[in-house]
Amino acid sequence: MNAPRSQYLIKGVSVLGRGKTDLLIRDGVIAEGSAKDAHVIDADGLVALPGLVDLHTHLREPGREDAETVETGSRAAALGGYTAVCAMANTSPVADTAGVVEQVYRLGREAGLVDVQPIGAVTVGLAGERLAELGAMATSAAQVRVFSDDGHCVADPRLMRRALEYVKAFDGVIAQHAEEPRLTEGAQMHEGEVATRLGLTGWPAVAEEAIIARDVLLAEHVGSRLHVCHVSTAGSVDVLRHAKARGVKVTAEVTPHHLLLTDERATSYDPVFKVNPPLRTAADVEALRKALREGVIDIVATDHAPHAVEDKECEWAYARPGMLGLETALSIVLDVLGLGAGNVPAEERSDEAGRRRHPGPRASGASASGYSDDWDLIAERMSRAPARIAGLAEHGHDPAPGAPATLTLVDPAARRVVDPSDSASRSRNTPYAGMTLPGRVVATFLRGEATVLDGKAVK
Ligand SMILES: NC(=O)N[C@@H](CC(=O)O)C(=O)O
Ligand SMILES: [Zn+2]
Ligand SMILES: [Zn+2]
Repeated sequence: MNAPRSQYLIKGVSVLGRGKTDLLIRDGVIAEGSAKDAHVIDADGLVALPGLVDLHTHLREPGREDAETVETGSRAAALGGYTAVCAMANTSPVADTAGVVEQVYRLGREAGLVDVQPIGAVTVGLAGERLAELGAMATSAAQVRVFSDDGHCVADPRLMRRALEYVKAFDGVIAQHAEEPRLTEGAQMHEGEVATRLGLTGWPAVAEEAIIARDVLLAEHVGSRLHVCHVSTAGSVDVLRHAKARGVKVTAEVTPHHLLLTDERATSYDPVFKVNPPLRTAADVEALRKALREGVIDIVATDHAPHAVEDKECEWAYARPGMLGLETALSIVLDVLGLGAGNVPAEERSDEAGRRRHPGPRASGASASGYSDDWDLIAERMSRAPARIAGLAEHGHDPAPGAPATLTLVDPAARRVVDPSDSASRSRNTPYAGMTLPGRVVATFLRGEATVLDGKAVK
């Protein structure tokens, strides 16, 4: 016999920002009515969203458990409102066999805070030379559907074509880290005015755009699904818009940091702002925001990239690229979609005084995206669409009677100052330290079990 599961009555919650309702959580699903012995959660002022799904997370286990583990990363995810994360394959050993993906999958189940869906490597050891055992990973207990050499680009066009063809058999998708390596040798930051001023080697936008252009043509040629990781330039958006208009099966993600920060941050020489692809220009940020609204970019993915202190608190040139994202993603997206954000560059509002009054996302009115309001847009870009791309059938369902009780409750009126030492991650490399961000995750539920209550992880 299973132990009786907890029941929760979420009172007066606004589902996707619409109206007020009570949600009863019982037996892992959302039910109607009420129950006498349920834990009551006063959700006045809170918004319910489907549990967030991150298609791009680095959990660092196995190999760099000093930077993050499946458990600590899962906790950071739950605190950020996530109920599922896809764990990138650039671990040590690389997740290029059924054995490693099953290990990560099992560690995720043991932690029990979010569903950890392993991503398999495309090539053996991420070396870009021969295909990994994609079929064995797909049929393993982890049932891998997303494959990526993230951290590295699958630069060889013939290998990329083979990989795209191979995963068609099980409706898999290749998630590409689009970076032409010959164009980014020694690169330290975005190639542009700021890099010239600082005397740092540039990472040109075309190194990303050229690979995306090639890959959408390959995907079209073989009729396969392509996903583009961390899109960072206006030119990439143009290529994607064109490809989608042609009917190419391509999806794309943008990170919270590429929606908010620019290459000006590098003038601090603080390696916390070093990331791949690099922070770009204000014009790129604008194009990415527009593309996210319009659906040319399908999802927000964190690219949560924890790094140990010794890999970040050093000279810029020696620091590893990457930044934390799980615990701040929703706040950044709220900030970016917030009213007024279009007038005042969000990154200039880095303190309470400079920050304009924040009314939160629009609750009604037409928008360029075709979604009825901004909460619906957030649900689509941060939960439903990533769940569809990753094939996570239990995720991405709007909170309503009959749906799985896999959801998150957000207080959009809350403000918080980001303190890196507060993070549940093992690492501290958040680029938002000291910034005041809107929104706070109050509770997260995974199949009816609370993983976060009162803003604190339950285990
Ligand atoms: N984004 C990064 O700058 N770093 C990622 C790798 C990657 O996403 O390319 C990492 O694994 O640290
Ligand atoms: Zn990458
Ligand atoms: Zn990554």
